[in-house]
Amino acid sequence: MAEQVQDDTISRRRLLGTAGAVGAAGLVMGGGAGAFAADAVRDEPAALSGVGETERMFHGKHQAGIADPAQACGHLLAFDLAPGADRKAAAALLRRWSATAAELMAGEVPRGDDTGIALDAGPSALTVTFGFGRTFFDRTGLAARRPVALQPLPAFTGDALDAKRSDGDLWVQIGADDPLVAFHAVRLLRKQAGDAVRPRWQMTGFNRTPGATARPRTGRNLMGQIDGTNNPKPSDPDFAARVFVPDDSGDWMAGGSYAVVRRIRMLLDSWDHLSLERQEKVIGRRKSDGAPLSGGTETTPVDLDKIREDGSLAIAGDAHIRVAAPESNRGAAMLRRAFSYQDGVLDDGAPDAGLLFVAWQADPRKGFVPVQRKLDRGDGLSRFLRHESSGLFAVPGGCAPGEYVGQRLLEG
Ligand SMILES: C=CC1=C(C)c2cc3[nH]c(cc4nc(cc5[nH]c(cc1n2)c(C)c5CCC(=O)O)C(CCC(=O)O)=C4C)c(C)c3C=C
Ligand SMILES: [Fe+2]
Repeated sequence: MAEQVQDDTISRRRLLGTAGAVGAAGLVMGGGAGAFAADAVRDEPAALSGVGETERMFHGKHQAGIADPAQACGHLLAFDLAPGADRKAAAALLRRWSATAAELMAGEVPRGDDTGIALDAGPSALTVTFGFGRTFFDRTGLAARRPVALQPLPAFTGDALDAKRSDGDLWVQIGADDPLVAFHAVRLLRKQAGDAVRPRWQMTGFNRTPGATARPRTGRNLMGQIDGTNNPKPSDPDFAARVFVPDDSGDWMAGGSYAVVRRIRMLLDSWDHLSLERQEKVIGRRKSDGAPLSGGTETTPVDLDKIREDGSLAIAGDAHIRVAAPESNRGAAMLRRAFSYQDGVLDDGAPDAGLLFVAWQADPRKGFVPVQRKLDRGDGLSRFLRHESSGLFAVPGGCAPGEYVGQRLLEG
């Protein structure tokens, strides 16, 4: 029985595994959740897939939810500190949130949680990632420790930003391969926030479910394109330098990263009117398999200099992959880890759908900003996009057991 109880928490999967668990579950969880457990314990059929089993580590050098694959469900939440909530209140909140995130990511039921929302699911690759917006530093008296890289993003000509759905003092990214596991994390973190913060905005997105394709492959966005092919890979020698703040930076952001968040609506009706050939020209890759128009397969390096027999560039001058490529931006690069979204239809009947674009980099002034400047001027895809909200967040490094995310800033 003792193995069911760990630090006042219960593994959801172990709870299901043996009838003997019921007693312990009832003891620790109290009446409501105990009843759930009793109902749930029965002969366990063979699992249909291993999706629920995947566990991401909360503790470590970097926060989870950056270098690991984007999950099937994502929630992006921003909060503002409540009037009167100071640095001490923020530290207490980050401590509570970190402890709960660690338990949830391990597939455990935090003490006192009788919601039952994710009771019979495994960790399902849940990640919870915390970040600080510019305004956090003013509200907590920490303006002197605000990183220079956190300066406001410049305005771009294609922006149509909604201030109410942009920025925020605190940002939380939650991802999981199961929607109930993801919602459970949203629910508990919101409850634990108490009156220390006020919700500012929340966006919900999705990606393809793991196992939906016959073999693992790069996902597609709502324009139907294979998206993510030329992302930096954790195995690349320069991956860490591009994505994470270096250890020798010596400040509280060492091991951290900067997240640029853009809600980008796709003008899908206009896009769908383009012929397949035009759509492929706009991106520079084939729609069916993501192969570059310079030849080869999805993973063949792009040849931006390739000239076709008729003398034209194989990858057009305004093709998205040419304009966005590091070669066109003095090496500027970022890790794109996005979720698609769809929120019904707008007043004019157009789909309110697109990409919750999240770009990770060691310094946004050497990643998102120069690339978006270039795209803003000369990208064939931008005619079909509207950037509707924006945020830039300093995402600290990970923490060790017993510590909390942001401790080096809040107690340093
Ligand atoms: C500022 C950066 C970028 C924004 C904003 C952006 C929006 C955006 N992109 C797609 C679709 C695709 N993008 C692809 C590649 C690609 N995109 C960026 C940057 C931004 N995209 C980069 C750096 C790259 C890689 C370029 C390269 O080095 O080859 C692709 C091709 C496949 C891939 O490599 O991922 C697609 C498709 C959409 C739909 C979109 C906004 C909604
Ligand atoms: Fe792109």
